[in-house]
Amino acid sequence: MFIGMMGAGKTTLGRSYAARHGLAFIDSDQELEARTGVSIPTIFAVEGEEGFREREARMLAELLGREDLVLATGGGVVLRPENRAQLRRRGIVVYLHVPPEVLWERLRHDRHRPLLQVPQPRQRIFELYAQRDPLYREVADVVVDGGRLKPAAMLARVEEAVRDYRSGKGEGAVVAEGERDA
Ligand SMILES: Nc1ncnc2c1ncn2[C@@H]1O[C@H](COP(=O)(O)OP(=O)(O)O)[C@@H](O)[C@H]1O
Ligand SMILES: O=C(O)C1=C[C@@H](OP(=O)(O)O)[C@@H](O)[C@H](O)C1
Ligand SMILES: [Mg+2]
Repeated sequence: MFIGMMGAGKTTLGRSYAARHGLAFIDSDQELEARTGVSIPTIFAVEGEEGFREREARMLAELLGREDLVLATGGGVVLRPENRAQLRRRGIVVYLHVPPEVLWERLRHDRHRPLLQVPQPRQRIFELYAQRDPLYREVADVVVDGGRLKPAAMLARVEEAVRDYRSGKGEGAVVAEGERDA
């Protein structure tokens, strides 16, 4: 599964990776919106971030039990220790690492991410990155640096990491959930 900051490309690349490898794809946020019938911003507004995190954690536990699945997590999934423990136990975790400046370029016009609807969203991205980068790295089996790579190039870099990981080369790679034992 894919972890990383908002804007790193987890949803975009996760969907492409699953399609290219004939695997099921689930985006954590989209799944939560489908199950609740409301948007992520509405969950934040009604239940607060705590309520959202509770729902996110419960659903993660269920989704991680599924095989042959590529899961795009939400950017804050690593905040809860129990989520980190689950991620470490299940499947191969790829951290899509993108510098905060690049994240800002991608998200500057975003209105769907509640945590960025603040007076200083650029500063918020830098703060969240500083807080979370160590947590992503603690959980990840593979770190893929995206820089300003376009999606296709970043996907190629992820797939190369998968090949290296499966052949035991390199410092790590990503393997989609179901491919882990391939
Ligand atoms: N490699 C990339 N280069 C440029 N824009 C990207 C790239 N990957 C994703 N994006 C764009 O950045 C935004 C966030 O992508 P998304 O896949 O939703 O990230 P995440 O799920 O990690 O928050 C979207 O507008 C998407 O089109
Ligand atoms: O970073 C975060 O705390 C969040 C990231 C979002 O998902 P994306 O990473 O797909 O934007 C979504 O889960 C929610 O807005 C909270
Ligand atoms: Mg996403």
